[in-house]
Amino acid sequence: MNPLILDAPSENTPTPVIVALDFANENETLHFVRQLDPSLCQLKIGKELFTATGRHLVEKLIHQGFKVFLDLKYHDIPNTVAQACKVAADMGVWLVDMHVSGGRRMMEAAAEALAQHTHRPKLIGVTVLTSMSESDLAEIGLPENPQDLVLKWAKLAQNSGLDGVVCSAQESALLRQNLGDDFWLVTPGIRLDTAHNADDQRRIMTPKQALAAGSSYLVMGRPITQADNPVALLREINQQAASLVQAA
Ligand SMILES: O=C(O)c1cc(=O)[nH]c(=O)n1[C@@H]1O[C@H](COP(=O)(O)O)[C@@H](O)[C@H]1O
Repeated sequence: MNPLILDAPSENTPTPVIVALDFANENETLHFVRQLDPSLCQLKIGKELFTATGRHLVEKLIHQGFKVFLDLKYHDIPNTVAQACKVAADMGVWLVDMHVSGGRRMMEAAAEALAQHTHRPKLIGVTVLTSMSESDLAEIGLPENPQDLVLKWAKLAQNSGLDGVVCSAQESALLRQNLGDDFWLVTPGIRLDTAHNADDQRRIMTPKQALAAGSSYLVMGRPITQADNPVALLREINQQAASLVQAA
């Protein structure tokens, strides 16, 4: 069964897409979001938009009924990350992320801080950024194949109490096999045509390939925000996801 269904019991219309709202200000964001509704996708607020607008816009979009992934990729000492996660939980976000390379004690502190929280967001660990290739890893002193490192870090994240990881869809099948059906695999680096327009991404896959490989959610920014018809594209991907679930 597609893990998306297991992961999303409260969604009437399962949709695997998390749209990355990589915009510079609130007006531009709201202009784009006006055409969407929560049955089509989830939303992600990352560093650019959060730096511009702060918690105000996060709360506004949650109030509109959207599930919001607060993507600030925390990476700090355990106490600092745990306290930041609590503030994020108070805002009502659905997903929060942190770098696995912050280590076991950091992830455990975050999981522990939220254990009793009335609104506990899912906690996910960022493994190897989808913009990084094997040579990028070697340059920062990690001479490993991305797949091996992602698997090692994903196991560490699972053992440290996190609910899932951010990885490339190229690693989804391997992680699904090793970490089970309940572990969330949130995969950016999605491109409609993997032969062109990778932009700054390096480990990429199409939506259909990613879903077939076992991704729980697809994080998509530019391919959706710069599409001629974002809503039609979201409907098409949701349809592909539904067909895969039916076929399973
Ligand atoms: O945590 C993330 O969301 C993330 C992790 C990662 O490894 N790669 C990655 O691209 N992202 C985010 O996913 C989005 C991808 O955007 P596009 O490349 O425009 O689809 C951006 O908002 C990135 O910040």
